[in-house]
Amino acid sequence: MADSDNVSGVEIQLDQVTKRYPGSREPAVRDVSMTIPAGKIVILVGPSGCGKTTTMRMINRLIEPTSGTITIGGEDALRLDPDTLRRKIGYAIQQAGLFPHFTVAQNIAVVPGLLGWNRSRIRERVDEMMDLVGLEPADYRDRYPRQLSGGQQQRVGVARALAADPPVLLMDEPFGAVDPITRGNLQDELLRLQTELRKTIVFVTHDFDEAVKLGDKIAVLGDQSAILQYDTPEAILANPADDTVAGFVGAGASLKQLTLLRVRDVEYPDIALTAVETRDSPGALRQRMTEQGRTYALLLDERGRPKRWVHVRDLSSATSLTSVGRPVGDVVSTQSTLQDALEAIIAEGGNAVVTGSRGEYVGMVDIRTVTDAVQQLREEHGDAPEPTGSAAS
Ligand SMILES: Nc1ncnc2c1ncn2[C@@H]1O[C@H](COP(=O)(O)OP(=O)(O)OP(=O)(O)O)[C@@H](O)[C@H]1O
Repeated sequence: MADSDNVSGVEIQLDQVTKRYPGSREPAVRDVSMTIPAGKIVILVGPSGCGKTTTMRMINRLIEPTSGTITIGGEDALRLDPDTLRRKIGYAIQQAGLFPHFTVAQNIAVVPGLLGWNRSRIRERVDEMMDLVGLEPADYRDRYPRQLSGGQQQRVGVARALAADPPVLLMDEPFGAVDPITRGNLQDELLRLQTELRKTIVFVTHDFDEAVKLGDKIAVLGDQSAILQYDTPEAILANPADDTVAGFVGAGASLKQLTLLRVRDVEYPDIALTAVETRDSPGALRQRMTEQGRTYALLLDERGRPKRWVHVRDLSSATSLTSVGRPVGDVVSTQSTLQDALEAIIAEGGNAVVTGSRGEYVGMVDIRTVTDAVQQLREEHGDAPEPTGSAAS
């Protein structure tokens, strides 16, 4: 792949991995095999108690597998000294798991310290990590965890996990304990970080929406970590492998799909009849509209940005295009998700204006655009559940 050069993560392979806890009749994890590609975010998602945490902790050997093999970057993890292994794998958990009697800087410095880095290198790295996760070093370096908000503690947890620049990051419900808005922000930041860092990230959650937002791939797990489906979010949403996965995906799968597609991915035809409000005359526009059988025209400013919709009947008495019509409401850009587009389409009563990078009019989307895109995704990802009214072939 052309961009594989920037990947700092390594591939992880689980091969027939089983964990049986002492005293338990049934294994907590049974015979799991999966490949986690280098530089990708893989989400383990599934109901409480299905074995997500056990599966993940076997990768850094906080839990020793009963049988099976795990290779990390081609190395047999079970043959490495566990401490050496864990220093190569960042680990972030719910409620950050910070040492309460260590300052923020000391918490972030733990693994670099164990690796024997010198003081100035550690100090530099701590500041760099704090910048990376959006905490001003001068303000937060010497604080204790209790002097931070939940979201800030989580950021420190992520900074600590990344401090020694490990190729692999394990994250166990790292954003589970914060409010939904902070959680959304932390998710956005993780995605931003990942575009730079390209680590291999294994992320446990029981929130399917979080999985869809963050995952390059999602493993939907059932009892004993049985892999019910392992695929891209798009493919799982479009075509859940069975009823259990479908139940887990939950209602509104089509709506969730809309967050995965952007306006630039679909057709947005340039179908509006347009006029420049300061250049064209009401009479000439009215004539064009009549000739083309149009009821509405879109008025643009001199830089091509959409301003107002005008009805043909408003033009007979108008002296200038600058004073007629109703303002264009919600517009969407080519970067907007189809979910945003759908909201705009509904708010605008049928279709929405699409603008380009400079805010200029480039086309229109309507409800048909949205349904076609969802339909196409379903077709790309195998047998679609047959929608009412469309013929199966
Ligand atoms: N130390 C242990 N000793 C015995 N059984 C355990 C131990 N740790 C976990 N288990 C059991 O193993 C199973 C899997 O637990 P695990 O924590 O991996 O699930 P999980 O999917 O991460 O759950 P949750 O979403 O609730 O955190 C559960 O039935 C649990 O009770």
